[in-house]
Amino acid sequence: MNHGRYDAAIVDLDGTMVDTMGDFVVALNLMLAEVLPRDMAGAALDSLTVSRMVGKGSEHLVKSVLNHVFAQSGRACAAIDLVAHYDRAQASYQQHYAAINGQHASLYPGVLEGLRSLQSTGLRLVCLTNKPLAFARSLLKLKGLDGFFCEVFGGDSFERKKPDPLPLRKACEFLGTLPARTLMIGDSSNDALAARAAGCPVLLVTYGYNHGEPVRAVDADGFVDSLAELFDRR
Ligand SMILES: O=C(O)COP(=O)(O)O
Ligand SMILES: [Mg+2]
Repeated sequence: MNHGRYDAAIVDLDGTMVDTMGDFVVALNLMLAEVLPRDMAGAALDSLTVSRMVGKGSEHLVKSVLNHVFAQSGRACAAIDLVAHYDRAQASYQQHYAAINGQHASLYPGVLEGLRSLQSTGLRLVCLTNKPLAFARSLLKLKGLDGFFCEVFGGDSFERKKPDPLPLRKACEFLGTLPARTLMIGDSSNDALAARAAGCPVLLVTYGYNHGEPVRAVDADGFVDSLAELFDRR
């Protein structure tokens, strides 16, 4: 990677810096145990199923989960059930996630080296995630990453989330950088679509959650197996 081409980098959180799949699975299963009707007790999700649903923020995640479990149960009135359960499910999920945030999550190998190398070349760093801002801030702090970022933006920071380009445009505005000189680093088509539409170059990691699809099929400017490779690719 030629750092001279960039003035700043915008870095995604879930699936790029932190493997949060354990947190998602634990919080979602606690939510299901609390809100599902008694005749559906015991319905639980595994990480493969959840990995296909993560990436578009918590509203989308909870809706997808309810859809999935009601469809699996074979109930005829799944759509009505979804509406009836959504508000309570979302509130329960938020409460359980807040209580366990970071406990079942770990940094991917190479993240610290990668962030240090970006920082040492003078790039300013912003974290931009679809995760709710409060969860993102406490997770970054817990994992010792908060010091790398001059600002953090979450899924509730702007009117629209990635893959809409608005959050990236707002991040560039905050940084005072041109999109063409602001590198997006992410793990999914959400990040790449948002970056393309905003005019930012985009690199994707190959180990994250791309809605269960092969990440190398996504239109991006490059792929890395570890953020530590950013330094090797100067
Ligand atoms: O919480 C999500 O939906 C995904 O968050 P991300 O944007 O950090 O990948
Ligand atoms: Mg991600």
